[in-house]
Amino acid sequence: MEEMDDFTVGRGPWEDGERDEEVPEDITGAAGFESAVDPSEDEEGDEPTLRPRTLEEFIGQEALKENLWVFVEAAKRRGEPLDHMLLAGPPGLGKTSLCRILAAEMGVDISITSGPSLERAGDMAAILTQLEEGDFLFIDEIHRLNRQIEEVLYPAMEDFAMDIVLGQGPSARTIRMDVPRFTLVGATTRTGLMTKPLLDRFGFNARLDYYAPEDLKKIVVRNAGILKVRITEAGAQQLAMRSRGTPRIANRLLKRVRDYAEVMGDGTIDDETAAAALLMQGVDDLGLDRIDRDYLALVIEKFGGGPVGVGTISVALGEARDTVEDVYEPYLLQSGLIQRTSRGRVATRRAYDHLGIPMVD
Ligand SMILES: Nc1ncnc2c1ncn2[C@@H]1O[C@H](COP(=O)(O)OP(=O)(O)OP(=O)(O)O)[C@@H](O)[C@H]1O
Repeated sequence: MEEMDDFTVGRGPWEDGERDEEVPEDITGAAGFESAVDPSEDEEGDEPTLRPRTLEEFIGQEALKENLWVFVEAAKRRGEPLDHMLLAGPPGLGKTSLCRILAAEMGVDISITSGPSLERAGDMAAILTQLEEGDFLFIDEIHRLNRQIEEVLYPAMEDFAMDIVLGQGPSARTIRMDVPRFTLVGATTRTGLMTKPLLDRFGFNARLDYYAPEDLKKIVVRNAGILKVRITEAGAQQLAMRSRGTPRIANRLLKRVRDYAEVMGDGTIDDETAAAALLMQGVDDLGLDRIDRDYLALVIEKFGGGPVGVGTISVALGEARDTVEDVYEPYLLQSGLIQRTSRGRVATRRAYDHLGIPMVD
């Protein structure tokens, strides 16, 4: 048999475990919340998860959920795998959770990998050949796939086939191999960095937006129930307002505020404990943290309010440019604190007001 030099077989850079799991401490007796915490799957020890398991538990994003429900129902009725799907939006809004929910709805397994961890065509081939009919392949940060991997994906997505080059040099030849009919679920924070041929191969494009405070409040209340923390309406409202429209941040703040309430109070999260704990965490009333404020102060104080290039800002902040663009800027933009112009970033009047710096016109 000829050697498949170009191939690494095995699990290599992919994983099918849980990433970045949210782990509550104690759910015993959390009446009414048991359905959310099926401990059979992604438990760590005895600790279950805050991750929603069904579309009903997935709060907010109503229009998208409705579309997804139709999309899934139609595929189920036809007895076909789900079409390839792209989930776009800032980090922590629920892309991974949605993917898991849809895989569960379809009754299929899911393999998780990420764009930067796939280096060679063989990495992709190894993953594709291990999928079962209908399985989901979740590729996080799909905009960071290299060209070689993309080339393998095109026929796999379109024709459920893979072109394999056997041997090298003049004796090399290509054979076409079938791959199971699978569903590719791509997640990206930057659709703009994806190539058109890849984008065109997705049958369903979903955009997740920052959550409205009412939805975040529901998420906080639900998760406080799972964590068995007492929380008042006003306490939940404070957390919701300061979580930058992001459920993952809401979860993290909830846990920190819980710590504070347990140590400094009677364990109940109310308006006051939430405000005091968040202040201690450096989270202000707009949900900005220290780095957000450093960003704004930098643009205003060092660069006269801008325009200034994102590369310069990243260096000055000591943060990776990708992180600045993917994590910090989307919320600053959405909050109307900065504007993106062709010449760079500009701080708005709201940013000056927020930092209490007079704006000289
Ligand atoms: N709609 C939602 N309802 C309830 N909880 C949610 C929702 N979306 C996200 N969460 C919570 O936020 C956490 C983070 O979500 P998830 O990991 O799915 O985000 P993500 O968009 O995939 O982020 P990343 O792209 O950074 O991996 C989940 O574990 C869950 O607890």
